[in-house]
Amino acid sequence: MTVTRGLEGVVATTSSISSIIDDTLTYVGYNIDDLAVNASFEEVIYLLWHRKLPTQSELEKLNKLLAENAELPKEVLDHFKMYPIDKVHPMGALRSAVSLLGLYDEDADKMDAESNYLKAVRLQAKIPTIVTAFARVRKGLEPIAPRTDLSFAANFLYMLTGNEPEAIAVEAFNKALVLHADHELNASTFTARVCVATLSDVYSGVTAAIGALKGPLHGGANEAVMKMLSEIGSPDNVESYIREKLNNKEKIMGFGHRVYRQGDPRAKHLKAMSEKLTKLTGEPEYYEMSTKIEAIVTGEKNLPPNVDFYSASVYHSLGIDHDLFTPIFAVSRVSGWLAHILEQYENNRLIRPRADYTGPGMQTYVPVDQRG
Ligand SMILES: CC(=O)SCCNC(=O)CCNC(=O)[C@H](O)C(C)(C)COP(=O)(O)OP(=O)(O)OC[C@H]1O[C@@H](n2cnc3c(N)ncnc32)[C@H](O)[C@@H]1OP(=O)(O)O
Ligand SMILES: O=C([O-])CC(=O)C(=O)O
Repeated sequence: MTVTRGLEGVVATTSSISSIIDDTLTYVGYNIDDLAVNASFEEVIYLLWHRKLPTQSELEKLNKLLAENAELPKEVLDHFKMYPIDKVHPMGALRSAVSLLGLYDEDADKMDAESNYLKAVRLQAKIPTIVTAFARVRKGLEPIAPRTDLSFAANFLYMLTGNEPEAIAVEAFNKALVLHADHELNASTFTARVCVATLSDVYSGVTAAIGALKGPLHGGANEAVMKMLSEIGSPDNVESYIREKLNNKEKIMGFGHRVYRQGDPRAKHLKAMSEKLTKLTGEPEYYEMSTKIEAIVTGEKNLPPNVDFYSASVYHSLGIDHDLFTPIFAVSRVSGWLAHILEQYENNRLIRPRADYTGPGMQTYVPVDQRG
């Protein structure tokens, strides 16, 4: 057996949702650079789920469905008050809440295409409400009900703070959502597909995917980048901090990628936003630290920043709690997970690779009282 560690380079499925070819990322054939500048996140959701951009009326219909489905069952909100809320990571809370949500959806185990589409709408609509409600409840604040007259990006920021966000914050947040929406067969999307390929339900697939996104080698890296920036504290400390980490063969969070070789095309958009927002908030040092880190890591290791690197200082500038960065990734990426889950159901086959066994040879069972 030939083992491909980490399945590097293994092509495990066909997909018509997104592609990474020669370091260019497209959603259904649209270059991410084009979408980042021009598209609303709602249009991207439609694009990923329908493989075409919506007409005005199709978009309005989706917006209405999302708005109508954004409220949470009372049981899910009450649940937040039941666990040790100050000790729980919001990704753990999100994972549990999504699983719980499935218990209150009568269609959870229906497998026809229409029921699965409607479950996708419900999850896409409710996940921002879960993340923002949890963020407030843990501070002793009341959750804020979603509004039907705001865009997806604006509504998220509104539910988080209770204030209507400024246009620049909405623009930045929308762009971040667009940039994070899908990414071919990344670890969390693969997890979702493996899960539903057993013909398990949509809630199980998304719960599994949240678990995979949480890790610092994947979505959890954005929070880890912020932790690093906070530890460094000032541009003057970057050089010694990063060189020490590299000398100790530690990884620098937010750098490297399994697929991209020349660089992650999403990073430049986040970098530009980081520069603009950190200036506006009067904390340009976060951008300065970031660019200094980039210069050293790129120079020493030839590793360019990935999507998680500059998103950290962007979210920080938007005033978002650092441990909400990865849940925000999920708010966007759930659109891609759902597109892949629906695609998997359309042409399903169980995903079941092999392992090259490296344990002991054949052994004979010895009863417990005779074992030395
Ligand atoms: C949305 C996302 O998921 S984007 C990725 C987010 N994750 C991170 O930013 C975490 C930091 N980066 C990493 O850990 C890796 O680059 C990954 C997980 C993204 C990709 O991993 P892989 O393709 O498996 O590469 P692997 O971890 O084997 O690294 C290959 C070599 O580059 C080095 N390397 C890779 N990333 C980094 C890094 N961030 N800092 C320092 N060295 C690194 C490794 O130490 C290894 O060196 P070696 O061959 O001398 O042992
Ligand atoms: O594709 C990957 O391996 C990780 C990534 O960048 C993403 O999920 O956005």
